[in-house]
Amino acid sequence: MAKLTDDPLDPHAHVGDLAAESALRPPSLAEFKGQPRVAEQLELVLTAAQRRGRVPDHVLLSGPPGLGKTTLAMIIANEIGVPLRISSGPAIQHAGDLAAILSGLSEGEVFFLDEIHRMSRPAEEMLYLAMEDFRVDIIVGKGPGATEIPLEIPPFTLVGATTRAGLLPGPLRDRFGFTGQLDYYETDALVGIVERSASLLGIAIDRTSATVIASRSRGTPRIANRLLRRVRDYALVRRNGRIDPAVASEALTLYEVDELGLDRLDRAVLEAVCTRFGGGPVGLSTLAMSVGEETETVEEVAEPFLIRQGFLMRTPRGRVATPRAWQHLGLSAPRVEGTGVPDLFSDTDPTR
Ligand SMILES: Nc1ncnc2c1ncn2[C@@H]1O[C@H](COP(=O)(O)OP(=O)(O)OP(=O)(O)O)[C@@H](O)[C@H]1O
Repeated sequence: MAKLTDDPLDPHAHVGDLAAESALRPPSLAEFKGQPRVAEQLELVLTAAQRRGRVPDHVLLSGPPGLGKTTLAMIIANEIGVPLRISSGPAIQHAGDLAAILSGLSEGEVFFLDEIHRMSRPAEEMLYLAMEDFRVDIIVGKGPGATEIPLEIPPFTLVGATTRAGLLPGPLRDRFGFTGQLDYYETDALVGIVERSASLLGIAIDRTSATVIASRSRGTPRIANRLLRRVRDYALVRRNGRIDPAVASEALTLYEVDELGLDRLDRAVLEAVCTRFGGGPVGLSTLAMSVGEETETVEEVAEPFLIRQGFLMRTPRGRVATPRAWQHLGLSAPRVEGTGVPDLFSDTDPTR
């Protein structure tokens, strides 16, 4: 389940966004643009299962928030024409919670388990058996008199989603027949998504304005859709309702999204590394504390984008700002005496 936050630039779902999000979700693989490799692989898995008359293999979807994992789970259920049951790792703290869900599934149902890496260990062990043998062992009683009663469950397809595939234990990862790794979207694909969403929401937008929004959306459809709505609001309140590239750009500047798509958190992280820790290396927890954010938010939301854009590096000694980061912030990087090379590895944070 997507996290709810109040930050308009957070790629997690925003309070009030959920209804808008579901209206914009593409309903089929053919309409799910921007991840052609995963869409094609998934289509093969689903078609083959249908031809064999079997439930499709369990599917693991991984990638940063807002790239379409929940959407794909819904699409899988739609494509094979079965109901979808949704839950999330943090909601399943006891094996009994999972047993209750699994035993209530109907034959062939898709069970979407978001944030699967945050499930409790006993529930995880129950899931192994359920995935492999479509069976759970219910423990009745306590102590030496406790007995395990095996309970058959109908064949189902588990779709697990995680932002951190690396945190999943090997035995769990191995039980998925297919793993789809979602990656940040190219700007062209996001332009298409912005145009599609605009048309669904009845917003008139030209290609150049859609490109302004898409290129500042950090490669993330959820952010593209949200920025489109903010641009629409700005045009309505400050202009005559018409969106053009200048209006789109003014609106995004107002919402503190810069030309490269960096938002307030991204810039706060880079500024902290450069100005408070001399460019790094600085440990993740120190960095998160210095920008007043959870370690998880910095690691899962800001960092992947900053690393991908070449602003930040992860080194064994901590996070280090690249020359591009200094340049983007309009600062000059410190130089190693006599070499003219930025001193990227001075050890400023011995507490890491
Ligand atoms: N390929 C796509 N085409 C069009 N819209 C998309 C696409 N992928 C995602 N979206 C839109 O982006 C929004 C977020 O997608 P979704 O909720 O599926 O992301 P997620 O990866 O599950 O996020 P989280 O990890 O936070 O749960 C939805 O509104 C959805 O409509």
